[in-house]
Amino acid sequence: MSRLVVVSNRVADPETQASGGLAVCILQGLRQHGGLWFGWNGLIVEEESDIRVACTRHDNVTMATMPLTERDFQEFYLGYCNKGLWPVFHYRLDLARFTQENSESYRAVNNRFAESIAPLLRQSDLVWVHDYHLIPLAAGLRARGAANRMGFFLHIPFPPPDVLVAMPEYEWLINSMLEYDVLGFQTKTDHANFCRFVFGFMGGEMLSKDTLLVSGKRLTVSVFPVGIDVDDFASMAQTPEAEMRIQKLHRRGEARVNIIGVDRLDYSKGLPDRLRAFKRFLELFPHHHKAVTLMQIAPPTREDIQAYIDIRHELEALSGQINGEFGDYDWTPVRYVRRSIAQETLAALYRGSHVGLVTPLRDGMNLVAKEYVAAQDANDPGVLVLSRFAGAAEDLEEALIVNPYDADEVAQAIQRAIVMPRKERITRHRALMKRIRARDGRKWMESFISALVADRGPDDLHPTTSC
Ligand SMILES: O=P(O)(O)OC[C@H]1O[C@H](O[C@H]2O[C@H](CO)[C@@H](O)[C@H](O)[C@H]2O)[C@H](O)[C@@H](O)[C@@H]1O
Ligand SMILES: O=c1ccn([C@@H]2O[C@H](COP(=O)(O)OP(=O)(O)O)[C@@H](O)[C@H]2O)c(=O)[nH]1
Repeated sequence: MSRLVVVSNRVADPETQASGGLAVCILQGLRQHGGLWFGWNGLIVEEESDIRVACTRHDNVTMATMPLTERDFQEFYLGYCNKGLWPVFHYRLDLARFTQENSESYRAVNNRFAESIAPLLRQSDLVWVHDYHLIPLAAGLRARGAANRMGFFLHIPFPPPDVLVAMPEYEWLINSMLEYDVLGFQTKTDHANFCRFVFGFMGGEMLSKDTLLVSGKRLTVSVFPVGIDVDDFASMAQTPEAEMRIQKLHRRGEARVNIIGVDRLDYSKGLPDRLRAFKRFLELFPHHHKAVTLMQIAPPTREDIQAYIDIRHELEALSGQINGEFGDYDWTPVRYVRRSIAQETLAALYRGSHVGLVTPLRDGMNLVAKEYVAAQDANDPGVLVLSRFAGAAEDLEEALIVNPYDADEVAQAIQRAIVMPRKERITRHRALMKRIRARDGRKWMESFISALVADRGPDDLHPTTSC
């Protein structure tokens, strides 16, 4: 009988709200399966000697969390992970910065995670590690004698080999990935980029569709697209409270058409490009003035990093500029909300919006795109406008797929979405619902666990409640 042990840097608080797709999708999956979730509790302490692991139980999920030190936060989380790996993996070499200190911190924090998790592991535990913060964790656990089956899922894109090799230590990093038994990617593109690297730079070969042989190791490498709990989201959008929020949104009398965007304030989400496209829409289709509003929810994230400070300033200048140029005493074209909104409210806002505008420049998956579809009224659904560079676009073909760098194309897609006949909206929505149901959160978790269990079968999993 195996227990599931999930490890990620960011964990959700099971009692409160989490923004960020990783925490949202793991929490939902772990609630179904039960298990142990190990990660950072979001707190910062002065010294390493102040770090303790704390365990709490929430029904069938045990949370084991610990703080980071101020130095870890600066050098590991902000430094190596978010000034180094994040931009490289999002194809933004221009923003990537690597230093010796950050690299040492990345190794040190991964070692500390391994040191803290190793004593909690039972022999038969399945270990599932998430995301770029913890790539070398399996190596650290193996060095401490853990022989468990271990899997790694990358929530962000995997870049093409030519981009990857611009990064110092890429060989060490990829070799660390080979310590896992299963490697999971969001899309076929990410999977292909990884395979191109191991074939071209390491002489790896595929033994079968999902079995890779490289450096004498055999591992499963496959695509596991992250999904949502569709029914859960759909019902959140239809509660009496949601209905009240929708009425409120429409009753303001400012606009008849609502466009919604929901994104962490991250340069990968393409927010300035989105506003430029909206401005272009207002220029090209002046008869929509006073009738259309873009509501952009943008909770701040990684605020100490210069690239995030810059993108915020750019976004704020643009929204001010558009409102100044086009707005009037009775109309604010851009409603910009720089705070995190609870998912129950988001569900209502999605349902009350005629267009879901999801235009990242590069995104691992983008759960917001799927949530927007799930929240719609099947008899009068809104239209999803989706960047071709979001992982979600690989599947969601019935969205209006756009190039987020092309303001004219996005502007035309907004117009098409607004005037789309109801019949076409219903056909597209029905097809999209089918797709998000076929690849939902449960399927994501079960298919990854099945690959991890390999010959043991997923039924061997049993919920656990001890740390
Ligand atoms: O933990 P933070 O630094 O606050 O950032 C939040 C999370 O952002 C990223 O989320 C990704 O995962 C989603 C679910 O698979 C996916 O849809 C999205 O495209 C990704 O950007 C990051 O990968 C997580 O580690 C962060 O926790
Ligand atoms: O104010 C907000 C903004 C976002 N989210 C949630 O955060 C997740 C964002 O995931 P996505 O995959 O779209 O992007 P990420 O932030 O992980 O890159 C989604 O589940 C949103 O519902 C939220 O709860 N409140």
